This record gives sequence, structure tokens and C-alpha cells, in this order.
Amino acid sequence: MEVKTRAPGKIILAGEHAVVHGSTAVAACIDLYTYVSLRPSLSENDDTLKLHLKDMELEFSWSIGRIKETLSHLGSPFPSTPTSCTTESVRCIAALVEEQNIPEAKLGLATGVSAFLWLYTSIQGFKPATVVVTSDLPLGAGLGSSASFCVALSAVLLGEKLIHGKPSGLDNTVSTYGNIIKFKSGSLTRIKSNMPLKMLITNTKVGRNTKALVAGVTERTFRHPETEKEEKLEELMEMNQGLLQCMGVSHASIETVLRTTLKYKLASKLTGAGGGGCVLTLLPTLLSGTIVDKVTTELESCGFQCLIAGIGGNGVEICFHGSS
Ligand SMILES: Nc1ncnc2c1ncn2[C@@H]1O[C@H](COP(=O)(O)OP(=O)(O)OP(=O)(O)O)[C@@H](O)[C@H]1O
Ligand SMILES: C[C@@](O)(CCO)CC(=O)[O-]
Repeated sequence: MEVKTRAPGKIILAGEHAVVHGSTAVAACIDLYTYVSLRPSLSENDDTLKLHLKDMELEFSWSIGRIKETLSHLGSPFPSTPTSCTTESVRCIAALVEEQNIPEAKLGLATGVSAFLWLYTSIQGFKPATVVVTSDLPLGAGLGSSASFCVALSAVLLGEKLIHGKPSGLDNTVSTYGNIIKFKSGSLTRIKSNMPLKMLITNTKVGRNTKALVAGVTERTFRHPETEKEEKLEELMEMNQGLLQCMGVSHASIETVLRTTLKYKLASKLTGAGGGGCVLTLLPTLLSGTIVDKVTTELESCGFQCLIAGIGGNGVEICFHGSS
């Protein structure tokens, strides 16, 4: 039996950074996904766990014996309630990841591979299988690739037990439930919207450090604790971008995207931590395809990557294929 899942990435419409300090954020899933498939090993001779990151053309494999030898002293692989990963578990998992000699340029993937080993052994134990991952999402660009990777992975591993899962952060919550949500201090409110929304997402390709950007904003909140809300989406996006710029998380590349889209009278804002990453541009329903083509061409000529995404679809989905 092969199990397949997909979980969406996310955009933040308003409230990035503020959500870290207990304010409300409004976030929505996008129709760009991480896909995971799991095929348990049927052959008695195959005693390996394989992870194939298809887009990156990377394959990792561990013998089940090696995984057991490294992790089994840490206790039951099947805790009855979710447990956090102890420092000792992190150390042991890091040893299994290091053995795989991830290429220097792709070292950022080590955290993803570690998360895979932790989730796999916690949920499936020590069983041989092949897991294949592909993704529509740029990594580390503010579209929630890590949350959608973990949600799709958890869903594939948990199968029908997923329904009992309890998500924690904003990105995981959107990836799991989909649609549009209001999120404040760990609790979510679903927003029912019958307005079809489409966004142009421009990836500035400027790498950024979410942790440092979040720390910078924390420092500013002590000086400027109040922000306000308004009504229309375009206006809100412009106001939100203005606020985020005052919070010091814009970037020259983001400003270039804003200037370019403004020429076509389109409202834009950064999404996520800022400092680079992705910028959202609202594509009104009546906007002609010619304008979309023109603005996309102009943005791409600046070296940016453009993606078009529908907003607010389903959260994580799972399907089972008959045994082979
Ligand atoms: N498809 C994938 N395969 C393997 N690892 C992945 C995949 N997607 C995400 N990751 C892991 O998540 C990391 C990126 O997470 P990070 O939180 O920095 O960015 P993001 O989730 O894309 O953006 P943000 O959290 O700001 O919305 C990658 O470096 C990798 O370790
Ligand atoms: C900046 C931030 O709001 C972006 C999340 O993608 C941080 C967070 O919510 O953890």
C-alpha cells in the first residue's frame, strides 16, 4: 500500500511579527504544496529506510539496524502522547544525518532531514520504507515550506490517525486546516470567505534570517506597542506594508517589487519575516491577463521569481493507493 499526502504553503495577509507578541495574524494557505509518498518495504531483503528529495536529486538511506543502534536507547519510539525532541535525541539524530554527507551548498536541508528522522521513528518506529518528497514551494522564502513539509510528512506517517493531530504554530495550523484563519496566541478562528482571491507571489531570492528579524522587531515593540486596523484588503495590504517597513523588516529588493507593481496600480506587501523572501501582490478578479503578464515579465527581468497562487484552499490531504 502506498500512502500519498500533500500539504499547502501559506501567506500571511497581516500580522507577521505582531503574532509573535500575542497579536492577531490573518494567514491563508496557497495552492502550492509539498507532496510526500510513503511505500513500506515489502521485500524481506530490503532493510533500509530511504528518503528521496526528488527536486534536489538527493537520496538518503539508513539501515534499520543502524537507526535502532543509534536511537533505541532513547525509549519507546511510540509515545502515547506527543513528546518534544530532547537534546539527547537531537544529538543522536544529528549523528545519523551527518553520516549522509549532505553537500556543503545544501546543508540547510540537514534540519529537514533531522525532522524527517524524528517524525518517522516517533510515528512508524523502526520499519523499512521509501519516502519521496517533492515541493512546489521555494525553501526558506517565507511561504512556509518547512511547515508544509512537516505537516505532509506527519500526515503520511499517521495515515488515518491524523484527525487527532494537534498543531501548534501559525504555519503548521494553516498548512493543516487550509482556508483563511485568524490566529492569536495559539488559538485559531476560521474565516469564511466567498471572495475568490488570487495573488502574484514574487520571490526576491534574497535569503534572510527569520530569527534575527523576529528579534529586531521584539526590540522595537517595546518602543512602539500599538498598531491599527482598517477595512479594504488593498488598503490593508498597503498599510500593513507601511507598518512592516517601519518595523525595519523591508528590504531594497522588496521596495523594488512594490515600485514595480505600483506602476500597474497593484497593491503589494511583504509576507512572513521580510528582509527579502516573498512579496504578495493582490490580483483583482477583473484584472486583465495582459497586465499580469506585463508585471510578471518586468519583475522577472529584475531577477525575481514569480508564482501565481489561489488563496484559501484545503489543508492537508491524504490518499491511499491499493497494495502492489
Ligand atoms: N521539500 C523539502 N524537503 C526537505 N527539507 C525541506 C523541504 N521544505 C522545507 N524543508 C526544510 O525547511 C527549511 C526551510 O525552513 P524555513 O523555516 O527556514 O523557511 P520556510 O518554511 O520556507 O519559510 P517561513 O518559515 O519563513 O515561512 C529547509 O532548509 C529544509 O531544512
Ligand atoms: C515573522 C513570523 O511572524 C513569520 C512566520 O512565517 C514569525 C512567526 O510567526 O513565528
